[in-house]
Amino acid sequence: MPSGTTAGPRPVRIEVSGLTKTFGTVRAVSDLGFTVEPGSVTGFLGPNGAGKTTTLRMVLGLITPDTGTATFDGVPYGALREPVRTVGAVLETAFHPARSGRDHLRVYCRAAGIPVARADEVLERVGLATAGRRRAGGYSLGMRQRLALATALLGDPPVLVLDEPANGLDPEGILWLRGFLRHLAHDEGRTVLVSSHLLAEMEQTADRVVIVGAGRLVRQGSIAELRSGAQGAGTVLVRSPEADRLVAVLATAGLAATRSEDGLVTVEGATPALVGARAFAAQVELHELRAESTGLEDLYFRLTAGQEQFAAGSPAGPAQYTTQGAAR
Ligand SMILES: Nc1ncnc2c1ncn2[C@@H]1O[C@H](COP(=O)(O)OP(=O)(O)OP(=O)(O)O)[C@@H](O)[C@H]1O
Repeated sequence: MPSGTTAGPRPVRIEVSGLTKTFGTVRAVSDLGFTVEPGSVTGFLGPNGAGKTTTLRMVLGLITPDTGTATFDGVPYGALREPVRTVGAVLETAFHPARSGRDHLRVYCRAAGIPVARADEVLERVGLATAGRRRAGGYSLGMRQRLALATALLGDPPVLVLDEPANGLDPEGILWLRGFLRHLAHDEGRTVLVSSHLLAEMEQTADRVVIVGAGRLVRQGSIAELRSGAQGAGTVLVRSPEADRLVAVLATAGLAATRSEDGLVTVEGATPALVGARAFAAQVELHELRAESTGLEDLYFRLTAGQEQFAAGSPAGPAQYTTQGAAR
């Protein structure tokens, strides 16, 4: 858009440090710190009530934190020279029902000093070129989400902050959103921070995730890093030209292993390190050794459930999924 450059928006990094916010007796966000890099989609993940919306509102200068900072290349939202051209946000989708999507966008353009022709460009980008002329009051939830996204894109901002944008989208819409967010980050170099309570969705969309539970940082890193951290004892898959001997060797070590038709050996209740060590000790040749990567969802629930317990003021007990609404 109008900045006069053709190389896409300048890269902007988000840095959150020591954010804390308490509402009455509820500590919604607690000493939270993380970074969001340009050119990638960062998933902000946590169960309901984990503090995601509160954090995003602080990042966007809509709530004042008790302590801590959130900055865009070192500048807090409130001090940005051109906020609309720096950060686009989708927090909640409220539209004037009698106004068309296109008119809604044009009103925004006028308020923000953006040429009104931009409204049609962003409608096109989010797949609302035709529907944009109809009353927003008749839009489905998915269409409202698209219109909200179009609003966020009006200023062609290098940063997008989106709170649960997949809510209300049908499977086709979710697929579209996934591709669109990845395109905005990977091909256009934007910084995309997107919240969700669904790990499965983020696994498919995000390059990195920041996981929060009860307002605290639980984990941050790439999906691959998270997955490797999830690999405690579980199912291990091994290939060996001596599959039968491997099964026997593992059996003597007390490990339940089975061999399939195609020579793949499945070992339960083990880690790759343990299986590798046993095979090495018995001089069994291995061609492949890996953990079956199904533990991520479990890990997510374990991590966030533990944090919920912490928030409720009780000592860490058995993993149990509770909502923070129960915290007093
Ligand atoms: N204005 C407020 N007044 C009082 N409590 C609040 C307020 N805003 C949020 N909270 C509380 O802070 C905690 C975090 O809420 P928040 O909405 O940030 O979580 P969330 O992760 O976005 O959850 P969800 O996915 O359900 O939107 C919750 O316990 C919530 O009840």
